[in-house]
Amino acid sequence: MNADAKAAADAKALRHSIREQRRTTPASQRISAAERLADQLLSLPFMPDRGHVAGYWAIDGEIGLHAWQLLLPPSLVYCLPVLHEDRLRFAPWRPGGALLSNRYGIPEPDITPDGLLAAEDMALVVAPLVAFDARCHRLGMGAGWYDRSFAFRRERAAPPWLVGAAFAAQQVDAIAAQSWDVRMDAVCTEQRVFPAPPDTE
Ligand SMILES: Nc1nc2c(c(=O)[nH]1)N(C=O)[C@@H](CNc1ccc(C(=O)N[C@@H](CCC(=O)O)C(=O)O)cc1)CN2
Ligand SMILES: Nc1ncnc2c1ncn2[C@@H]1O[C@H](COP(=O)(O)OP(=O)(O)OP(=O)(O)O)[C@@H](O)[C@H]1O
Repeated sequence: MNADAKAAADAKALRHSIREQRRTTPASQRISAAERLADQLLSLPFMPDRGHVAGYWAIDGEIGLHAWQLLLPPSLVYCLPVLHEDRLRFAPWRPGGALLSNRYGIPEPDITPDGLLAAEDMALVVAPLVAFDARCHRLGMGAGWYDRSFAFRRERAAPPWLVGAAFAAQQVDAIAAQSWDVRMDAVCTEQRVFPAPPDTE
């Protein structure tokens, strides 16, 4: 097996075991973790005070963002990702707003394509992840949606600020960065914030 094939096989095995573990987190723990995560997210030094912020609709045992959404000031518009061609776009969503199920069975706002916002229009994006390391590398579900949609952040400074959200138990020692990986500016768990180290590291 060559090095790339080995890295892909390792990532697949890691995704499988962490997703399984994540799904077994008891409800009581999930509820308090989501509340503590909200406080960590609101404490970020670069938390914007106006504009659009993106979250996600938690699936597959992901840590919830509902507590954070409820605590956002009215000057921030909460958005959800919408799959559009090969990229993510975003649409404002409030509880009660119309939803449709996408190809993965994830609810997304029911909105016509011309109403969708581009990744570049977001002030801050909270990205779901399967595993992360202390240097803010992110391993996602493996379809590359966030990497493709935010590839422009490899050459350009924030905004949008990119923040991974996870249970502390999803931390691993190191994730071998792929050439296309987009590093997060921070990762927040229910326990703490991991700020990204300077670019040179
Ligand atoms: N809550 C949430 N929303 C999200 C993501 C995410 O990771 N979490 N995504 C992050 O990129 C995008 C969707 N990406 C996804 C990629 C794969 C699978 C998935 O469950 N795949 C199945 C098998 C494939 C299939 O059903 O077609 C699997 O792995 O079991 C789900 C979402 C956009 N929205
Ligand atoms: N900037 C890009 N341009 C083209 N293809 C890309 C880009 N970024 C990622 N990809 C493709 O997406 C595939 C999946 O990438 P990766 O395994 O890093 O996904 P992920 O970050 O785990 O998933 P997700 O972002 O969906 O949660 C890669 O094999 C690669 O082919």
